[in-house]
Amino acid sequence: MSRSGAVIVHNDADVLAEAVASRLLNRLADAQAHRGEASIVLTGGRIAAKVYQNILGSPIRTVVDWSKVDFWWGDERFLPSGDPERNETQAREAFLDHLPVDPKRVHPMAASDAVGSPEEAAELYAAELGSEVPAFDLLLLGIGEDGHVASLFPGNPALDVDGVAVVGVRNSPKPPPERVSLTMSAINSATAAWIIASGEGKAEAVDEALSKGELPAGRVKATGHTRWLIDKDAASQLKHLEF
Ligand SMILES: O=C1O[C@H](COP(=O)(O)O)[C@@H](O)[C@H](O)[C@H]1O
Repeated sequence: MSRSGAVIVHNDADVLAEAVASRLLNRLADAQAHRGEASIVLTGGRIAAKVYQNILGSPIRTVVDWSKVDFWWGDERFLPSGDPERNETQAREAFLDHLPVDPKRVHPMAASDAVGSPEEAAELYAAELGSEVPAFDLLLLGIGEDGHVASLFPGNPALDVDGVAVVGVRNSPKPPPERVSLTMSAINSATAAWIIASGEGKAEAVDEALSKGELPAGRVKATGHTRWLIDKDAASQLKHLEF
């Protein structure tokens, strides 16, 4: 079996979210110790929301200087600003709005009431990232039941777009159909990528991504390390892994 990175299995979703939150805090603190600042790419989804709540509730959240963290998003649902289905809204409500972040360092993807199309939002985001995609200290990804990461879905043309950092996505099989996403090469420019998964519904995709590497999630390969942080249910179909 070939693996795209280390797999760490936690008992359940609650333990997973708490563990990811504390790893994440330490990762950002370490980056700040080296460079004075840190950057993170956020994701959306149910387990990510739990992680964000755990960050806010963590007694060690003060190890990070929140005013010196750049927050980016790996993907966004192309919906109006403030829509509860936007990944930005989820992260703001769960933790960003409650921490002393620097608003200039929070970089949401443009909403559908601000620009005319996902492609336009993608272009604007690429410009904000700059001519070279930053080597993000940490990039978080959820995984869909179909193996998608960010908004790169199996079989969708956006998955194979190269040469740009951000892509407008149409015909997403998961609503809403219009989205904006980092491309796979931009994702893989991160220093560390952590794929987080919880629940039996993700088990098949986790196994397939780790064993064949063909699904979008299996193509994630950060420059430093790629880690799978999952719970027992999500790990339940891993055939060749002993815990
Ligand atoms: O649509 C999306 O789904 C995935 C996974 O979400 P989940 O609720 O099934 O965990 C998420 O990672 C992605 O950012 C989001 O836009």
